Amino acid sequence: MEQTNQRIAKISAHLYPSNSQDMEDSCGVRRANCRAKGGAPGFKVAILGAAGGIGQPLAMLMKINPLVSVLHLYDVVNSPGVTADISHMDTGAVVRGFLGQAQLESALTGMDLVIIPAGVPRKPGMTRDDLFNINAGIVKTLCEGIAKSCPRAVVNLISNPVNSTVPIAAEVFKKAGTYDPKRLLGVTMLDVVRANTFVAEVLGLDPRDVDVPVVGGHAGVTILPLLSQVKPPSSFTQEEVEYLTNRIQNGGTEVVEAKAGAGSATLSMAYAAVKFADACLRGLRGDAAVVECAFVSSQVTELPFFASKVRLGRNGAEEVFQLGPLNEYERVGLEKAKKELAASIQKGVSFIRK
Ligand SMILES: NC(=O)c1ccc[n+]([C@@H]2O[C@H](COP(=O)([O-])OP(=O)(O)OC[C@H]3O[C@@H](n4cnc5c(N)ncnc54)[C@H](O)[C@@H]3O)[C@@H](O)[C@H]2O)c1
Ligand SMILES: O=C(O)C[C@H](O)C(=O)O
Repeated sequence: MEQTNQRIAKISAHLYPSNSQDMEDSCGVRRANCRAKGGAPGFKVAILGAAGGIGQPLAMLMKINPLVSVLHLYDVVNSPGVTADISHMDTGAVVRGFLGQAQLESALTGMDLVIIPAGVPRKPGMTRDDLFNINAGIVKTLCEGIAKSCPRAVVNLISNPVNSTVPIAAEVFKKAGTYDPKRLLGVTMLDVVRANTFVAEVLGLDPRDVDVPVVGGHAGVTILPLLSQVKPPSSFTQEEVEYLTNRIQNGGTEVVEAKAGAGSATLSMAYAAVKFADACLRGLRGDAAVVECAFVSSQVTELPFFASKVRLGRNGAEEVFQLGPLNEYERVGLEKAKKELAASIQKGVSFIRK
C-alpha cells in the first residue's frame, strides 16, 4: 500500500505542478486516475488562452497531433474544466492545466512551442485595431512570461491585431534581451486557408490541391492574396480577381457578421492554427522544405515586419522568401497594404517603447 501511494505521488507530481493544487481540486480529476506517459518522444507545447473560442478546439486538435508529447493549457478562467475534458482523450500527449497569472511560469517552463490565442475577439462594426487597447496588454504580459520561462520557444501569435501584436512581442523580447526574430511568427494561416477555399470554389477544384500565397499582414487591405502565383497555375478574369481579393480580405468580417456578436472565427482558426503549428513542429524536427506564410521580421520590403512565405526549420523561420513577380493589380495592392501596415507596426512598437 505504501509503495502504491508513493507511486501515485510520483505520477501526480509529474502531471500537476506544485502550485496547481487548487485547479486539480476544482476540476475534480482524481490524481490516481491519471497516468504519466513520461519519456514519449515529441515536443512540449503550451496554449495561452486555451479556454477560449479558439483555444478549446485548438487544444483538442493539438492533443491529437502525434508530434506533441506534452500539452500545457493556460488561461485566466476555465482551464481546469478544459484540461479535465481534453485529458480523457486516448492520444499520446500528456495534458496539464494552469490557471491564472501565478501559474504562468509553470505553464511555460520547458516549452518548445507556445501558441497564443488569448484576448478579446471582434464584434460586428469593429476593426481588428479596435482590439488593440485590451489585447496589447495581454500579449505584453504573456510575452514577458515567455522571455522569463522559455526564451528559446517558437511563438505562434494569433491574438489580434496581429499587425501590431507581433511588433509588441518583438519589443518585449528585445527589452528582455531574448529576441530571436526567427522564433516569433504571427499566424496568418487563416488567410491562406480561406484563399485556398475560395479560389478552389471559383476554379472548381479540391481546396487541398490549391495553394495561394497570401502576403502583407492580417487586416483588411494588408491581406494581399497573390492570385498570379496560384498553384496549380490558373488564370482569372478581372471580375474574379476583384471578387476573390475582396472576399479573402474580408473573410474575418464575414464570420464576425454571421456570428452577430458571438465572436469571430474560432473553428476555422483552430484548424488553421494547428496546420501552422504542425508545420512549425515538423520544422523543429528537421523536416526539409516546410514552407508556409507567416507575419515575421522581414527584409522583403522596407517594413520591419511583413507576411510572406517562410521556410520553417530547427530554429523557426529560417528563410523568408521574396514576393516573386507581381502583376499591376498586386503592385497597387502592395502599396496600399504597406501604408496601413507601417502605421500598425509603429503603434505596436510605441506601446512598449512609450
Ligand atoms: N490571427 C488570426 O487569424 C485570428 C483569427 C481569429 C481570431 N483571432 C484573434 O484571437 C483572439 C482570441 O479569439 P477567441 O475567439 O478565441 O476569443 P475568446 O474570447 O473566445 O477567447 C479568448 C481567451 O483568452 C483568455 N484570456 C484573456 N486574457 C488572458 C490572459 N491575460 N492570459 C491568458 N488568457 C487570457 C480568455 O479568458 C479567453 O478564454 C482574438 O484577439 C481574435 O481577434 C485571430
Ligand atoms: O476577423 C477577426 O476579427 C478574426 C480573425 O482575424 C479572422 O480573420 O477571422
